[in-house]
Amino acid sequence: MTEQYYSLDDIRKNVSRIDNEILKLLSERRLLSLEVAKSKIGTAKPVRDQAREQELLLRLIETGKSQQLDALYVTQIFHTIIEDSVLFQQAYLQKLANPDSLQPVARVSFLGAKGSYSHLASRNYFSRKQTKLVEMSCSTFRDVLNIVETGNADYGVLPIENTSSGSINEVYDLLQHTSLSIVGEITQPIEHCLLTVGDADIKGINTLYSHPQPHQQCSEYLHSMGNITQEYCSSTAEAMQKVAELNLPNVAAIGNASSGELYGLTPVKDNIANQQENFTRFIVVARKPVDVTSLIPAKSTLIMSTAQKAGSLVECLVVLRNLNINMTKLESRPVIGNPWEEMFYLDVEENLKSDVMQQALEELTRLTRFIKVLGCYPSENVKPTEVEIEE
Ligand SMILES: C=C(O[C@@H]1C=C(C(=O)O)C=C[C@H]1O)C(=O)O
Repeated sequence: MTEQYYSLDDIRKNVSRIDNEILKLLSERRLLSLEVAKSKIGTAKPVRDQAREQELLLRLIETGKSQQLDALYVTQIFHTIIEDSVLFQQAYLQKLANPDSLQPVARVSFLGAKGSYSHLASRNYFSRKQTKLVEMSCSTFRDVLNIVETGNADYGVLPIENTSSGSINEVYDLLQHTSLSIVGEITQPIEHCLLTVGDADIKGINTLYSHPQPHQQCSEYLHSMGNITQEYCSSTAEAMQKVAELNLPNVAAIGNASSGELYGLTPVKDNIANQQENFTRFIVVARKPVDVTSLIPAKSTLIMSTAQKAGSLVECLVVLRNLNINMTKLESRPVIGNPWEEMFYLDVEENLKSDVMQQALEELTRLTRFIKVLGCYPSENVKPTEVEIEE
């Protein structure tokens, strides 16, 4: 038998042909998941079916093994595919439930210029919503809200909490007075790097440009760098822009590697956040609230102030416990102008229109001095179905 030699070009042509086939199949699978969503409307079945996912993953791991594909690889790929399928179905069902809400073109405001984390989160959030985006950069969180309130944008995207630095207080405080509703959320992985022009030597860096939030999230690494002059900027994007303009080897910015590329910056050190799993949860606000279909997991956000006597907050929390409503977040912020008064922010895993939530609101209204629903929105946090991987 003669051995067959292929040129690199030929081999690459074959790889590209296979990649195209993979894309075609992924697109076909996505369209089938729409058919699944339509059938679920008829039977009122929830979009997520973890028993089906478990069965499917186990079978694929077995099939993969017989083709020398290891279980972890197969699991990772199919977790991504299933997540997309669930979010795609959710987006479709939400569009049906809110026919007027998503226009073919949506104007979205966020903090910072191109490449800011808010910008990345906005793109991510709207990626499955079948709408064209007009992106509007703002230089403050207040502007992000104002521009939506005045009708000059349709949506605003704002960071609300981070796994390393905690709640973003400025955003919580602004929500106290806004007329807008929360209509969505998205959790964005935040991968901070130290970015410089060219391949600068880390030891020579003595000036750092950064927004205060990333600075806080990377405090341990920055401390280890020794004496560094800190220059604060209004956004990550502004920090990157400044460093690109200065074009000096002793100056660095904190930012995401792919955003850095937009400004011609190179990562000289990656993964510099205090916590390796660094995520920021963003909320999406609009002038009109949305209705969340009962086929998908919903979250509701409330703000309330309680009577200033012992046990007032506990009484409210007991209402939630008795109705078996899961609270995922409780935050308190001072009320400006009323010293020692607190405003509580609560996120609960419940649809606003459910019977238990309606009952909870009725009881909470009796127990509080002030209560307002900031919004009810689909939960887009698709936790992957875990399967036992045998070696
Ligand atoms: C597509 C479906 O909806 C969801 C997505 C799945 C998938 O992409 O394979 C599996 C189960 C559900 O969580 C389905 O129910 O079949």
